[in-house]
Amino acid sequence: MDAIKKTLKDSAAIRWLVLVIISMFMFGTYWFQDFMSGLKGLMMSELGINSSQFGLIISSTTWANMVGMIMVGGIILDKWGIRVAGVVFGIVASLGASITAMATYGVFGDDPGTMMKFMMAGRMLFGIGLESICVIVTRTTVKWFKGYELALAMAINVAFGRFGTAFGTAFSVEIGGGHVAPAVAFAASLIGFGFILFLAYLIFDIRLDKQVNANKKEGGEPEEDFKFSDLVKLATNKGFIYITLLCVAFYSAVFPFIQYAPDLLVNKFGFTYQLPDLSSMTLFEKIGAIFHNGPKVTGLIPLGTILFTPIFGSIVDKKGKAASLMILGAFLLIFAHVSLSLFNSVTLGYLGLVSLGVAFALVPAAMWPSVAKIVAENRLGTAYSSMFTIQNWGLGLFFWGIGALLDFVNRADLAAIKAGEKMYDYTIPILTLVICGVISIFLAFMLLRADKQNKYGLELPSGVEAK
Ligand SMILES: C[C@H](NC(=O)[C@@H](N)CCCCN)C(=O)O
Repeated sequence: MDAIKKTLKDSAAIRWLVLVIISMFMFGTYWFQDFMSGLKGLMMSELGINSSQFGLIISSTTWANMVGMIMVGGIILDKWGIRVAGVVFGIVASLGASITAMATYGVFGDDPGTMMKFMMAGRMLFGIGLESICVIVTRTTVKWFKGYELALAMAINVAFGRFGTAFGTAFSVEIGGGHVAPAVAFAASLIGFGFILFLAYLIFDIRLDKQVNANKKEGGEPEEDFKFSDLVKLATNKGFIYITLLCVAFYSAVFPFIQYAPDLLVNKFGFTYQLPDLSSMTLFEKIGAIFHNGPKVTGLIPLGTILFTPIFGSIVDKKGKAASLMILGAFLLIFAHVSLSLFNSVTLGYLGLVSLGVAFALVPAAMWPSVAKIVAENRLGTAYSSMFTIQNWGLGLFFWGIGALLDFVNRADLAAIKAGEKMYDYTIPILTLVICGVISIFLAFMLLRADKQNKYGLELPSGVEAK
């Protein structure tokens, strides 16, 4: 048998260059998914929408995914590979983002109803692209890093997405110059930029495939593909069911919260949407103004996870305890939402946000590698696609539900709120998220029990098999 020749992925420099190129796609798509949170106040005053309609706009990214578009993405990825799937979903995401941007400029009509309809249609299309791109980029990361620094590469890949969320949330008001449409157009152009970089990546992908195929002919290991029919096996796997439900409960209390957090901070704690003029302020005053700005403070949550997710990831790798850490993350989530809803202390509010940030780093760091211990490798693609699909059911409900509940519980004061005479009371909508935290703890304990029964090895370090 001939010796296996070195391929492009055996070069660390090329591997990491590829990671940066494909992660820019995550940066752009996460930005577009989350940037509207910093614009809620502006969207309400400029587009004349209420909280429930804002909720519908942000929730629309999940609608097509709720009925299985991520699974379709998974099938296309399996059947036609990274290149075809990446191009198809890159076009879908770019088209969706462009329609949303055009709608905000009034291209399809400038009455609020028409704008909203086209914004939702655009975001629905974008949402199909977003989730499938997340699966495609993750799969591409596995292709290049399997056998190398896979966990670190995955953490860095998600970190690019979190940067997108953080910067999009924190700076969209300034980027738009105090208007919605330019901020949406900028966010849409980031997706186009990420897509162009992904097209450039395809040169590396084609070369790697040629080299791998040549090695296969010379006796290298054949790759195992996962099949859609394996879905039935997943549906009967107790551990997979618990971790999927935990994923829905946990993320429903985090991603939707982040979309409303700037508005919560403005309405509950008197934070600002727009930074005052900082030029004549002392350094302390500047810091004070930034820490009193809703979008900037919210942006710190995903920013903090960029540092902490890889740290927690390496703790999980070295010490294990993934299920226990998910339980801890769920407790922190409850603390966060209780302190942000029931109390009126700004200090406790900051503590709540820090606690949420730690949970947001801890649970994903423990959850995503755990899936790989529960599910066989050739079913991982199907597993992640199914988890994202079910996750979207929860996200769709809560993205919209928080806004709708906000309007409902404040229904007597809506006119005064619109006139700027009163503020929204966020107590009940945020308390609802505590229920997600309680369900998360229950599911994390069930997962721990299933781990003991089925010996998945969730509490063991990476690479150690349960006996
Ligand atoms: C890795 C994980 N990704 C998801 O949950 C995806 N469904 C993408 C969601 C994008 C939301 N901004 C994560 O981001 O933790």
